Amino acid sequence: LMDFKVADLSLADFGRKEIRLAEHEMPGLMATRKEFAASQPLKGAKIMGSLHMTIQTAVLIETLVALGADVRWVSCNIFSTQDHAAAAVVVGQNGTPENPSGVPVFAWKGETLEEYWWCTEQALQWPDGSGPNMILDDGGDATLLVHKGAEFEKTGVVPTAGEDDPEEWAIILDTLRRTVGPDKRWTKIAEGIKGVTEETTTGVHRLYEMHREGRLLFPAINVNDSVTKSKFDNKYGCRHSVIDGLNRATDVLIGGKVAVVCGYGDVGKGCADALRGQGARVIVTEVDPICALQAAMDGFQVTTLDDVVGTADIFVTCTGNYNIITADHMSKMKHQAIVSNIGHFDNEIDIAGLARIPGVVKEEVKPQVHTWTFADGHSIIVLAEGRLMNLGCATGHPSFVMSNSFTNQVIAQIELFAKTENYPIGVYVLPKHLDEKVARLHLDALGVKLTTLSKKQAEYIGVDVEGPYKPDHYRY
Ligand SMILES: NC(=O)c1ccc[n+]([C@@H]2O[C@H](COP(=O)([O-])OP(=O)(O)OC[C@H]3O[C@@H](n4cnc5c(N)ncnc54)[C@H](O)[C@@H]3O)[C@@H](O)[C@H]2O)c1
Ligand SMILES: O=C(Nc1ccc2nc(N3CCOCC3)sc2c1)c1ccc(CN2C(=O)C=NC2=O)cc1
Repeated sequence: LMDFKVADLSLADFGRKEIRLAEHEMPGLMATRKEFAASQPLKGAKIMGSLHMTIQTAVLIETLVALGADVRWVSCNIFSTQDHAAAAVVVGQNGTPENPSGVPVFAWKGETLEEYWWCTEQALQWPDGSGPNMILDDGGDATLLVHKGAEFEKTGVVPTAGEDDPEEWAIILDTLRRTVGPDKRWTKIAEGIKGVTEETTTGVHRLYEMHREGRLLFPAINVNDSVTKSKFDNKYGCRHSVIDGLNRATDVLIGGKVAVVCGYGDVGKGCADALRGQGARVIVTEVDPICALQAAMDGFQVTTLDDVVGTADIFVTCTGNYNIITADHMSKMKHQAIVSNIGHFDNEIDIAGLARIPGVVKEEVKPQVHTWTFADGHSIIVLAEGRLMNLGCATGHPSFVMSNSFTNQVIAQIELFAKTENYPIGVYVLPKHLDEKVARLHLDALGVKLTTLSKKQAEYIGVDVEGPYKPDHYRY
C-alpha cells in the first residue's frame, strides 16, 4: 500500500487531462523519455524531490520514473501545489483513486509550516526505513533538513538557525528533536545521498555557502545557472506570464497606456518586450548604466520612477531589490493605476507602508486583486498583495518554459547518479554541451532547422562541429 498525502484523489482525472496537454508542450522531457527508455539510466535511483507540485512538475516526475527512478515528492512552497496535479501523480497513469499506483506525494495547497516540514520528513524516508540516494531541490529546504539533522547527530548540539524566519526554524528544530536519535537516521540518510540538483538562485546560494564553510555533505549541480534554465525562467517565462497575470487580474487594455518597468535585467527585458507588444508606451527605470543603455538602445524611455509616478497607468517591478515602489510613490499615482511585482518575493513594493497611510482603505475586488483608496478618494489597484503576480494572479510559467528548466534537471540527475565519480563534493554547473543539448531537444517542436558547421568553418572559429559553440564566459 503506497503512502501519500494529497488534498483530494478525485481530482486525478482532471489532473491527468492537463498533464497530457502539458506533455505536448514539454518536448525536451518527452525526448529524454525516448532517448533513455532502453538504457534506464536512473534505475536504482531513489529521488526525493522538493519542487512546486504543479502540472509541469508532474511531467518531470513521470519522466524520472520512466527513466527507472523510484521517486517521492513534496512541494517547496506551502501555496504552490496544484491539487489536481498532486492527485494525478499519486494515482498514476494506470491507477484509480481507489487503487492508486503512481508516486508518493505529500503536498496540498495551503499547508501550514508544520505540515510542510512533516511532508518533507515523510518524503525523505522510504517505507523500508531507507533514505533517498538523490535529492532534486528547489530552494534548498530538503538539503537543509538532511544537513541540519546530520549535524545535530554528529555534534549532539542543537544546530544554529538555517532558516531566516525564527518561527520556521523552531518548527525545523522540533522535527529534528523528534527524529534525531541513536539510530543516526539523518547521518545514514546523508551518507546514502550521491548528490542534489538545485533549481533556483536561493537554493544555489545556500549550497555555495555550505561548501564555502566546509559543511556540504554531497556534490550538487546548480541547475539555475544553465543558460537554458535561467534565460527561459527569467526572460521568456515572464514575457509570457506578466501579460497573463495582468489580464486575469484586471482585463485592463494595455494598448495605449503608459507602463513602467522597474529593472531591465532578464525579467525586465521580457516584461518590457511583452508590454510594448501589447501597445503600451513602456518606460524603464534602472540603476545599472549598461542595462539602462540597453533599454535606450531597445527604444525605451529610461527615467526615474519619481518622474513618471503621477502619469503612468501600469507599474511592474522586476529588480530583485526591495522597496522599489514606496507608499509615497503609490499615494501620488493616478486613479486606478495598477501596481504589480514580478521580481523578488514580496518586498519590491512597500505594502506595509501603504497600509500605514492614514485613512487608506483596502478592499478585495477578487482573490489577489485589491483596491487601496486614499483619503482624497482616489484609488490604486495592487496585484497579489505585492507578491509575484504571475504566480498569485496566473499559473506561473507555461509548460514549454518549464520543459527547458526541467530537462536540465533530468540531465543533471543522470550526471550525478550515473557519473558520481566525476563529481567530488562541490557545486557544479552542467557542462555547456549539455546546456546546448537541452536547447537541441526543444528545436523540433518549434520547427527549427539548425545549420551545420563545415569542418573548416568549425576550425576557423575554433570549435568542434558538434559544439560547444561558445566559451564558458559567453553571455547570451
Ligand atoms: N516571477 C517569476 O516567475 C520570476 C522568474 C525569474 C526571476 N524572478 C525574479 O525576478 C528578479 C529579477 O530577476 P532578473 O533575472 O531580471 O535579475 P537581474 O539582476 O538580471 O535584473 C534586475 C535588474 O534590476 C536592476 N535594479 C536593481 N535595483 C534597482 C532599483 N532600485 N531601481 C531600478 N533597477 C534596479 C539591476 O540593475 C538589474 O539590472 C529576481 O528577484 C528573480 O528572482 C522572478
Ligand atoms: O511559488 C509559486 N507558486 C505560488 C502559487 C500560489 C501562491 N499563493 C500564495 N499566497 C501567498 C499568501 O496568501 C495566499 C496566496 S504564494 C504562492 C506561490 C511557484 C513558483 C515557481 C513555479 C515554477 N513552476 C513550476 O515549478 C512548474 N510550473 C511553474 O510555473 C511554480 C509556482
